[in-house]
Amino acid sequence: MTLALVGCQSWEVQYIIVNHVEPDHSGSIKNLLKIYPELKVVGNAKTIMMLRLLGVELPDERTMVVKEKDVLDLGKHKLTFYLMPMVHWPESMATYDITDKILFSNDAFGSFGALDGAVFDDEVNTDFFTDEMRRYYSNIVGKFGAPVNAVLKKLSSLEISCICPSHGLIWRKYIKELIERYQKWANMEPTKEGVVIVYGSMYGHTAEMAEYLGRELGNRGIKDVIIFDSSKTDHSYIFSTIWKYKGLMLGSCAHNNDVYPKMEPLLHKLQNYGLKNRYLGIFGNMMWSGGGVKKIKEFADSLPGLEQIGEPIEIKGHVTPIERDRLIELANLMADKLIADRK
Ligand SMILES: Cc1cc2nc3c(=O)[nH]c(=O)nc-3n(C[C@H](O)[C@H](O)[C@H](O)COP(=O)(O)O)c2cc1C
Repeated sequence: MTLALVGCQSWEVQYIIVNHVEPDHSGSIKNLLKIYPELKVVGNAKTIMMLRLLGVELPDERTMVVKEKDVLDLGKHKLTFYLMPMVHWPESMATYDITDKILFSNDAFGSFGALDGAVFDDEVNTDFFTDEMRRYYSNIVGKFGAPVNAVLKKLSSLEISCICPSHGLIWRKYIKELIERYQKWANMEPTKEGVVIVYGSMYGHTAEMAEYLGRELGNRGIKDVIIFDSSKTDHSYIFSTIWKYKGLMLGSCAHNNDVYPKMEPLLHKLQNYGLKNRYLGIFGNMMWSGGGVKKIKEFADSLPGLEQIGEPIEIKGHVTPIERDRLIELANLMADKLIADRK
């Protein structure tokens, strides 16, 4: 629609390249096809099929189906295409401008977060966008590490002057760092020493346990300790923070022989994404038969890429001095592991 607003004449718009059909990328195509009668939709076979599933009326004569490395010669600019299945839909692809060496990377390297006037990475403090890119990656693309690795390998031989993702900043200065970071995320490797503690608590006893763990980690010199109440923080932020750090401690009170309801979707998502390369400590609280710690332990046992630290600690009610010492011991085991990794 922007094209029409800036006064592009109908004959001036001949192609729209659809790297991805998700409605936030393709929602205007129906209208653009009406406004620009010469317009052809460029995409791979799956793109065209999926656009039709989304209700776009697309006769064959208004499509141009491309395959991997086909070249669309526009005169000065020559564009080529790289398929990137499951990053993060089956039809996803990237477009590369051979002339100016610009990679239109689609959702890869995309981030959440409003630009607030920013356009290029060298014009802003990129910390916010790095965090938002990790939140985007971990929550949306994170399950598909193997396809991301395949795409990174495929694109590694390209000379790239600029990466233009579909969401977020345009990257032209920190391209190397960006690709290195993505590589780590794709392998589910943490990027920083630290421990994320997430708990679910009704009366505050499990929360109290989390505080003891956090305090002792701090005593041992672990500078990044982030404690989340699973009822209070949007899970996308918890997920993204787990992606960043090597240490994870999960705690829950017992709730009807099960884990606390707000912890359950988080465990389910971590399991579905196959979390790995993390140290994991488990703790929780109960009053009679338990259930929360048991469920977290089952979750942990289902993920071979998690290294469980010590034995799960499940206590009844408030933290006595003896229980406090057990928590301190668990925190120390976690700190020992992290400190040993510094070498
Ligand atoms: C709705 C509800 C269900 C509960 N279910 C169990 C249970 O199945 N097994 C158990 O041992 N305790 C159960 N409890 C007790 C709590 O798990 C126990 O009081 C625990 O200390 C709460 O920890 P918190 O202070 O972190 O919330 C339940 C409590 C509530 C309110």
